[in-house]
Amino acid sequence: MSLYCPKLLYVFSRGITSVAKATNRRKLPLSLTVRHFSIAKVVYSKKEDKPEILTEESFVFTLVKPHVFTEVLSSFRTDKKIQLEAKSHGLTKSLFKKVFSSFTKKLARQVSPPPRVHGISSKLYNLDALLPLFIEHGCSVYPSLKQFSDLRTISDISEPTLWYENARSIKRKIVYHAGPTNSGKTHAALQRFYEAKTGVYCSPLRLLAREVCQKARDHGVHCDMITGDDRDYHYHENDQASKVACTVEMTNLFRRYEIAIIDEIQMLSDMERGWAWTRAFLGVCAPEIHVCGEARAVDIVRQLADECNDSFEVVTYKRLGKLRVKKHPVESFNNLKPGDCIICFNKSRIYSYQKKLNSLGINSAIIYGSLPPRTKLEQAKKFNDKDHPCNVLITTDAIGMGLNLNIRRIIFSDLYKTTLTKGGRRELKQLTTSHALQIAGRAGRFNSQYKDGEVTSLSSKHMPLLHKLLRQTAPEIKVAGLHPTFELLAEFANVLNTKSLSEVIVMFIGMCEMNEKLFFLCSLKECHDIAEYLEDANACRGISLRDMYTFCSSPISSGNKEVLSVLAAFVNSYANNVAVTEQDVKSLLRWPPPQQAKSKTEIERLESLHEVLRLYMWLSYRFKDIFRDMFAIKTMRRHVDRLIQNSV
Ligand SMILES: Nc1ncnc2c1ncn2[C@@H]1O[C@H](COP(=O)(O)OP(=O)(O)OP(=O)(O)O)[C@@H](O)[C@H]1O
Ligand SMILES: [Mg+2]
Repeated sequence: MSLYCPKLLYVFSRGITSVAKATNRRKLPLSLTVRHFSIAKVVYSKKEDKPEILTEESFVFTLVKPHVFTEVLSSFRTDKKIQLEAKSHGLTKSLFKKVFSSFTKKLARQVSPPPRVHGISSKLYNLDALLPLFIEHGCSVYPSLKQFSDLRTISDISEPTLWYENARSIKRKIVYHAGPTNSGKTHAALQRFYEAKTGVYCSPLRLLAREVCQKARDHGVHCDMITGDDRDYHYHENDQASKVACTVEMTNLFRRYEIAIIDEIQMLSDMERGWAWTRAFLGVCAPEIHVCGEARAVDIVRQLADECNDSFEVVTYKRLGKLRVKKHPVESFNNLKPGDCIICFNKSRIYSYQKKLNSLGINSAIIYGSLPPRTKLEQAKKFNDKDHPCNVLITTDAIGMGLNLNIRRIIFSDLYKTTLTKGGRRELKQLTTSHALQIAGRAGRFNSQYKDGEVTSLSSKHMPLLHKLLRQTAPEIKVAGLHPTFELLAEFANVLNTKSLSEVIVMFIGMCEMNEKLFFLCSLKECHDIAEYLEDANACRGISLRDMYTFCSSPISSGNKEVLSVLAAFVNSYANNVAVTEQDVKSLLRWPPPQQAKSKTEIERLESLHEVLRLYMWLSYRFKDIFRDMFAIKTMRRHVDRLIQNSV
């Protein structure tokens, strides 16, 4: 016996009782209990092994006993045709995933508990017929899908070369300096920087920007240094020098230079920061551009140069001095020697190692990412100083790019590091060959105390993997990271008719189309999470999307709730047009801090203070009227910096 009831078409949204009503039966047939009803039209057969299928209507969802809810949906999810069709309605891969998840939850609520999967082929079911319901559900969750075609046009970022008119208006020559670490690539490119009348050096690290600025000044070149939260002008802010060393994110695309250097160009494949290298490369306005980096990025950069109509040449380099991978591990701290550098990826471990070395009478310097730049410099300086008793360095990979330190031997204490996945999650991952080579390359720098370098591990258990990593060739880089420009996001928000930056970001990620042979979208997770936090805290009411975007791009970690709450207070003041003064900051931070930090927790507290003061400085360069006590805050920052230096 079969039963066909058109009224059940949307029964899933109305609940089970309506099934009974619609079938005009008070009691449902014996073999089907209420929970067996799923969505839509119901067809069932008394014979369990022979389901009757009704296909004359466009939407058919077949239920047999026990029915196949999960299986059908799983086929729906993986069906290529369905995915393509959904995409043409704006449900791109990531949106499809999100909508699918809420769609199944909604269905599951109707069929609770979820039925068991029964081995009935999903081919029996008309998946196409489920699609309209799915899309309708998608539109109810993301109403903006209704404006899909407009949004699709805006979120098409397949030709980012066209974003930079200034750069496209000139003929550019690209020189790629390709080679392993310590082969003199940056040195060679810098010679042109010193000679040229005007120039920009784009650095992967603040410390390296400072190192290059200092080197230029030592050559008698007038050079400014610009990072997100720090400026060091040769003359004055309003009278900028002809040369500038900046962090790559700060590259000025509106100024014309005779020469530009973009260092560590292979970083354009970085999940989080890659966009900054791509932007600088596509957008810098200079007829002569030198890029320095690993050989594995030559092809992608050549392709980008072709896209920009730039000429392209490669100069290859060989390592200056030897780098020996040792057979034996160090095993014990008693075997440490001057010039040793221990690599760990964990702050706590850095401190515990330092304590152990202290107890052995070994004076060590430490460097890790969240230490203030001046402290890092100070630590590097004492380690580099031949006459200073400190001759061992304990560090994270914060020293891993381009820096020149007096290291004789790199000792890996670990080969695993927490990294960001493509999905925006943090995972403990094995170092890549390229990463391990970059770090190892810090040993035996040309022109340093140790011409040849050595690499080994602390414990024997890491030796086989270390050898394997350093023997391998790092894979070719195929794609470069991109971020949408703010203008694109603003247009997108306009069509969406929303002021919520987090919503704009989610929708943009979901919809954006790009040339996937050349590009990928960098993670916008930090920006999204900060936006969501500020929106939830209701801190950003009344401020423009552009300002919101600036606040959410500030250099803080969305994981640090303490700093986030300070940012929310800052944004709130900005929204109310109330200046944030030195006094305000002092009371927020319960100033002054204790004179010396005695434990790692106390040092971390000082680091948090430093991060807030750094945030203020960063904002003061962007919203001068509200964050107006730049000089007083700079003094406070220096004070905290000194306290940290005295404590580590
Ligand atoms: N021709 C040279 N004359 C004098 N010093 C040099 C020369 N080439 C390189 N050096 C010095 O050797 C050190 C390493 O060079 P450089 O930093 O240019 O290497 P790199 O290839 O850029 O390394 P990395 O990949 O680690 O950035 C630097 O201190 C640099 O000043
Ligand atoms: Mg270099």
